[in-house]
Amino acid sequence: MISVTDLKKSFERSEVLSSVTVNVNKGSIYGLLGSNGAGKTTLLKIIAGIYKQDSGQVSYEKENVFENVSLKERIIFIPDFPYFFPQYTIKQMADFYQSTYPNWNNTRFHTLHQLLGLDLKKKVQQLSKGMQRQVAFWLALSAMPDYLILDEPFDGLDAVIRKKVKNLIIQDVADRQMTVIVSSHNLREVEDICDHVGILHHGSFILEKDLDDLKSDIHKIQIAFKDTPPKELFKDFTVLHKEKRGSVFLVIVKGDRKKLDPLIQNSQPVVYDLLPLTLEEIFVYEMEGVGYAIENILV
Ligand SMILES: Nc1ncnc2c1ncn2[C@@H]1O[C@H](COP(=O)(O)OP(=O)(O)OP(=O)(O)O)[C@@H](O)[C@H]1O
Repeated sequence: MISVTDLKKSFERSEVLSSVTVNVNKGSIYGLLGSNGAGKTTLLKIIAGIYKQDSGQVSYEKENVFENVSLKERIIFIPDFPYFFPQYTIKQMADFYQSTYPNWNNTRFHTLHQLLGLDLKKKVQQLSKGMQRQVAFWLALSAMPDYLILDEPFDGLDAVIRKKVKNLIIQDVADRQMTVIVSSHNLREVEDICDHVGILHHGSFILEKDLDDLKSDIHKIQIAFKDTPPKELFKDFTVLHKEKRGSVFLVIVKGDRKKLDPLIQNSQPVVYDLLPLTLEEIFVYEMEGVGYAIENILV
């Protein structure tokens, strides 16, 4: 487990992270969401042991990460702009990774070579942005890390490669309990692979939940009545959003579906639909519910 406790970080006296606490379970894929400038990259760099926090703790199974070389051999961080040594070919970069990461797996490296089809003799910095990102994943996944930390990882990858990379990550999580933290502005991407999500805003979490819990706890209802709608039908539920479209009401409520269904049936609606919500909708309504202007938070 990666445990972050009461983490604080300021740059030039401006506080970027204020009391961040979060746990990421072993073998889990955690989606870190948030506004521009919320502090996601800073948090990821502290978790990866690149920046040092001003106060608070980051521990991997109770080991501190900062300046911990043996632990860092099991962690790979892919930044939003992956870095490669100038003039190095893919092969030279691979040799460097092999000498740095003791779990390096040559068979995996060659299998991924077949899959991606990039020329080992090419200088990495002369490749396109998307190809450089492919190389970053190729090297990272061949290093067989126990912890993979990704900052906006899928930007610039085409749909086919993106799917391949996601499958490889999911496979490593399933096969050898790799732990992944991924920051992204793309909720659909996060919804595909993450089992837990958190939204960071102005340096602290405003929401942190298991994705399944989040989905089973929130309902989108379309409902219409022959006569006047019953008063206070949803009084035992948290109503996050309510609007009227002609004679049909659209209501987003939080609460237990088993209690919700009979309640609505008893009110004898002429129209009643319970619709699934996407992660994007859930966040929009959750944020609306706590008074945040979601359009400014999720980009
Ligand atoms: N090295 C640094 N020196 C000074 N300020 C910094 C540094 N790194 C980040 N910041 C500031 O910290 C704040 C958070 O930046 P950070 O990159 O962590 O946000 P982010 O959530 O990743 O944003 P985005 O979604 O735009 O990438 C910003 O105000 C940024 O200007």
